[in-house]
Amino acid sequence: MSTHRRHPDPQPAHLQGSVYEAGLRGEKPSIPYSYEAWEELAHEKLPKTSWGYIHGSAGAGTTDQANKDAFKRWGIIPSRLIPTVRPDLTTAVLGRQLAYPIALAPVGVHSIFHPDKEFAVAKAAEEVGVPYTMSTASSTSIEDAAAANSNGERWYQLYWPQKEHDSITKSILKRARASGFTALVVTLDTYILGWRPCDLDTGYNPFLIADTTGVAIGMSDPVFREQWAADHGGKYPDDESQLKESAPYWDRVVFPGVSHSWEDLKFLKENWDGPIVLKGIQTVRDAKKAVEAGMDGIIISNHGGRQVDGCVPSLDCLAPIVDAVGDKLDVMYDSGVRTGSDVIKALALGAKLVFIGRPYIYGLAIGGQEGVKHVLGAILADLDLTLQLSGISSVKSQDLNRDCIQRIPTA
Ligand SMILES: Cc1cc2nc3c(=O)[nH]c(=O)nc-3n(C[C@H](O)[C@H](O)[C@H](O)COP(=O)(O)O)c2cc1C
Repeated sequence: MSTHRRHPDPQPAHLQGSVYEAGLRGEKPSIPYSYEAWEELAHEKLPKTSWGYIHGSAGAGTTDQANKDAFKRWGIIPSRLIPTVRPDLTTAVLGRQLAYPIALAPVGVHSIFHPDKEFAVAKAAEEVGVPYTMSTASSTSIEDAAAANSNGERWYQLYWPQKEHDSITKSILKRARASGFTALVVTLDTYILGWRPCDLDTGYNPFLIADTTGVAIGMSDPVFREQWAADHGGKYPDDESQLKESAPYWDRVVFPGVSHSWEDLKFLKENWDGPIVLKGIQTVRDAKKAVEAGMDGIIISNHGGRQVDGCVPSLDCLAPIVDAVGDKLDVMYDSGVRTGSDVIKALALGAKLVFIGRPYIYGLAIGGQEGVKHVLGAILADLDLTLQLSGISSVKSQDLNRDCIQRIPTA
């Protein structure tokens, strides 16, 4: 099992003490500590289009709401007189030894949230010591984001072009591997964008913008550039203004409008020599198919409610899937995670790793790299303290499991 060099704090709850000490000196934190305040501040800072893009969801937003409500239906059961010195937050996932049981979910188009874009996020992830998952829809090339992430643990998220573009997919995978991305995360729920009234109302699709906002990986890909040039009279444009043609072209490559099939996973296995994770799994049936296809992990996710409105909350899908396949591959979780106690509940239901989505992007919008670090630090401190106060001595399943939570009856 390999370990990346980084300097994570084994006891992130220290943060609390340092904030109160600073308070005694009359220093108040420059960024607040609650999710609600991050959301509000990001709303104030961002233009209407960027705010709509991150905050918005599919349809009436019922899936997004259901994701968050699902966490409220579980309560942590604290145990007493357990002299836990400090909880052990380390975990092992996909053959990697990790300092914490959280990772950054892949989120595209960082440049619409902060000018430091993926650089800020990749650096913050490395400094805090959590895996950075880079989106195919990034505003930065694979190589540049990898350089910013330096010695960090990094995974690459694929929006998967259709077969006619296999040569482009191969090129992207080769670049990601060469740039030190260890795991491949394949998103299955977004071969076309969902119906998002918040973006429709502003007529805003960041992928169609004539710059590199959501298409930097395509624009920097040699095979894509060759193909584009072949289709458009022999030369890839040096002039950025022509990106108004190549950006939508790339958009159609990565959001082809139709899904791949289970058989197609063979192609990815042949072209990626590390662990492969399927993101967007919601059913036991699909989880079993992932095992049959030889996958190394799955992420139970409904894309934060951004794709299908009226969808089942992801948290409700987690335990049955863990029971069916948890001993055969690594089951991970995202959608609706906002606090340390949300992380605990998802881990208790059997997730091995929990992805943070919107909260860190709010941090990015508020304060760039420092904002992302702040949000991650807060979630980790909350996680650490809440575990300790609940008498749970580690995030490993022998200590943190379904005995630690109970269903709260709904009125
Ligand atoms: C603004 C935004 C952009 C996203 N972009 C991607 C992406 O490029 N690839 C991907 O697999 N998921 C993407 N997601 C989904 C996240 O990876 C994750 O599933 C989701 O944020 C979890 O929901 P939550 O943020 O409400 O917790 C995006 C989510 C948001 C909010």
